[in-house]
Amino acid sequence: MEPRLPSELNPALGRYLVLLDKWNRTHALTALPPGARREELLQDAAALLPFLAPLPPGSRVADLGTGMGSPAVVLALARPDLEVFGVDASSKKMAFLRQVALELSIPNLKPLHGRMEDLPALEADWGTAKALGSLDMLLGWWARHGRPGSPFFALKGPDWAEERVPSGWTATPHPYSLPTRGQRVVVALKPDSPGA
Ligand SMILES: C[S@@+](CC[C@H](N)C(=O)[O-])C[C@H]1O[C@@H](n2cnc3c(N)ncnc32)[C@H](O)[C@@H]1O
Repeated sequence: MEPRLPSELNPALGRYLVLLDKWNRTHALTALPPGARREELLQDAAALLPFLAPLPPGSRVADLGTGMGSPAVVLALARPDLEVFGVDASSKKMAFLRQVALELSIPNLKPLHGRMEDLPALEADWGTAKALGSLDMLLGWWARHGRPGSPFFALKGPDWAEERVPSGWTATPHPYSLPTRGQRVVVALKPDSPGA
């Protein structure tokens, strides 16, 4: 199954890609060729949308190591009732993401510049990360920034199965594919005890 971006997001996502192209010429944000950006940065993020469905309005989402806002931008546009933090240590990527939130009028997208290990706890209800690190690293950061008992959703390639799942967590893989960029998986991570 390929993830599908809701069609009503197309105008905003088109403007996102134009802005990324413009910034990339002077700030070298990404080496991804322009033709691959929609699929890799935006369509891929849509694989997470079904997992956001149970979250009540007002919940706080954290995208750790968001880079240019993947997956945070798609999550914030699809669920304007949620507060979506995109966290990254790169000041130029966070400057770009602030401009995205401003120019595309996405008030619930909150770019946050800093290192995960230094920032105050976000107390988020739901977490995600793409292309950031091992499950061990991700859940280490999540112990700081997630509320006790909150789930984490890692966007990974098929080789995730070679990783060790940290004790106290159950990992459930949800495989999907992208049109040209191959097999991917959402690894849904839930703590074994709700207060963990
Ligand atoms: C490979 S990029 C992935 C970006 C985005 N998630 C994507 O898939 O396009 C990893 C990002 O994590 C950020 N990062 C790495 N370690 C970090 C840390 N300790 N705290 C905050 N950001 C970090 C980097 O600055 C970089 O933008």
